[in-house]
Amino acid sequence: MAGTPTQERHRAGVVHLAPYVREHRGAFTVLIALSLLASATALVQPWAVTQVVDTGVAGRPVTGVVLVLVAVSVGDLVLAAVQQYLLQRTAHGLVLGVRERLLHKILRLPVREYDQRTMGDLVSRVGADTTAIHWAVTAGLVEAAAAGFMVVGAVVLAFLIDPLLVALTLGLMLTGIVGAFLLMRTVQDLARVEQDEFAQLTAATLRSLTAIRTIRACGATDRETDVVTGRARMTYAAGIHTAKVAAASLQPASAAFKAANIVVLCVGAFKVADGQLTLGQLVSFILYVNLIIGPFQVLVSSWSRLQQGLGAMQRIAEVEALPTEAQASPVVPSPAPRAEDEVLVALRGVSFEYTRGGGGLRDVSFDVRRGSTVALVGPSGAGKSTVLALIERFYEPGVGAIALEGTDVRALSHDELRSRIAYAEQDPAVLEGTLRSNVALAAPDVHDDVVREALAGVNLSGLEERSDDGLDVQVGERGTRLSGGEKQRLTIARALLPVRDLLLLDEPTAQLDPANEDQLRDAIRARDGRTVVVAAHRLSTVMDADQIVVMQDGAVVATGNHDELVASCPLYLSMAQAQRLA
Ligand SMILES: Nc1ncnc2c1ncn2[C@@H]1O[C@H](COP(=O)(O)OP(=O)(O)OP(=O)(O)O)[C@@H](O)[C@H]1O
Repeated sequence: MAGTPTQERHRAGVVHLAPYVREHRGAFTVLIALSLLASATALVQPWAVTQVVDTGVAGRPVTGVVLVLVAVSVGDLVLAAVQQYLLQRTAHGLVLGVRERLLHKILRLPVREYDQRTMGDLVSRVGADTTAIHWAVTAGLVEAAAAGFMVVGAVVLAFLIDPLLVALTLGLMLTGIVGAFLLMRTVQDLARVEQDEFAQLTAATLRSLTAIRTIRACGATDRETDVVTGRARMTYAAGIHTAKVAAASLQPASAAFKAANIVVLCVGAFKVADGQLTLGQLVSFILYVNLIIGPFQVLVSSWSRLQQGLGAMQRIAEVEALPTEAQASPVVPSPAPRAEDEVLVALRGVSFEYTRGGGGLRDVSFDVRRGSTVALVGPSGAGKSTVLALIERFYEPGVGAIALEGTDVRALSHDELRSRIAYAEQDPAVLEGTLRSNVALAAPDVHDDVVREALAGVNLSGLEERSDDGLDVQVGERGTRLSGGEKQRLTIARALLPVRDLLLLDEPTAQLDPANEDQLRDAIRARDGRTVVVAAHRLSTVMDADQIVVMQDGAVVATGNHDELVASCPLYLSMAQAQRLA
């Protein structure tokens, strides 16, 4: 039978959490056993107190019983410490498993998926949601089990002392418990809203921080602060709302427990006066009632922790359920490659749409001959970067095909394809870390001399010499310690370092000064068997390319060399004239 959306979500959460719990079933079994033992030692204590009181009242020596009581209490403390450590270790281990799987997936999603999500949303799943799972496992599962044992044990032992008094107490408590659980359902829904608000707050903070200089320069700091603090206030409001309902939901149980305590005291006192109970029995009965109340409060908060954890697990499971890039676009069998050896890359009738009715490509066809330099030119938004993205298989064409050496690229795995291509994207991507790790990203084991050679090739040797750290110099988050042109040259050095058949360069010289542009023109030309496809606005960079593909609105409008295009393609001629090259 289908439940409410919340029930469905929690059921999904249980289904996804179960395998992780099973992975640690040994530790959980030990923890449950320790909980049983801890409950037993706690439950023995009221019994021992009865003995002390009744023996003392009767005027007999109490030393033996007191010693037992002390031993049991010390054992209880040691057990609690061992249990806490094991519990935390197991919970951290379980969360590590969840994080590893999640991160493995998050870094392997199809590129399209990142276009549709905010980074903050993904980050909050790794951070806040996995933390909620930690709480669900510690407070929600194990502490709840321990509390459950304690409640059951205390009820049974109190029953042995006075069944009627227990029935009375439990009757009162159950009324409060039912009330509390009914209100807790609302708390669960509100907790999910709170988690979503928190994710939005993370996303808003990341959004502002990643563009902090622009925000300052635009005088938008106050407005951005308002947006982010607005999100913080919404998270606060959601938290307060949850807190109100949660606080109210605990009160029926609390009132019922207080009433139960008073009833036990009054009725118990009468029974002692009447001789139906000894004073020791009344004392231990009261202790048992408190061993029901304390753990029961733990059970109520465990329940809400568990629900929050299940909600978080479900958010994590949503990402885990997404296919990886390899699953979303698997390798498909392809006929034997054509024997056109001289063509390295061939695009045949390629059409592609980012989103329905959005930008993309329309029926694009051209060949890239082995060892040649092919330039993609055209106005902004013409589709140049999209062509490179499709060759890299960041996206799949809707219609048509792209072939590498006559083999449809879909017949190669992403790894296989990319191991043959070097790619420098349009926005120079510099990763936080050292100069060496950035340049050698595609070939981490190369000798430092190779890294130095690559840096020299793009006129960046100065960076290494600038500090005592040499190649270990830190470049800052997203390369903030480098200039725009340095970042760009660094990404070119990274693309030139590994030996690859095909080099894809997106606007490689957009941020370079003329001297550097001149120097790099030679470095990024096809040579030594390397083939280059380069997207560029600046025609000076690509004028001497073997073939120039002119694009507009996602389609190829002309192909040829510079002189042919100046003579035959009005769009190219106007671009060349605008740049004083014709
Ligand atoms: N990730 C994306 N999601 C949706 N639309 C996109 C995406 N990337 C690009 N587009 C759209 O696709 C079209 C082609 O973009 P592309 O980046 O290929 O152009 P370009 O020729 O490289 O432009 P530029 O010279 O400005 O870099 C544009 O209309 C752009 O708005």
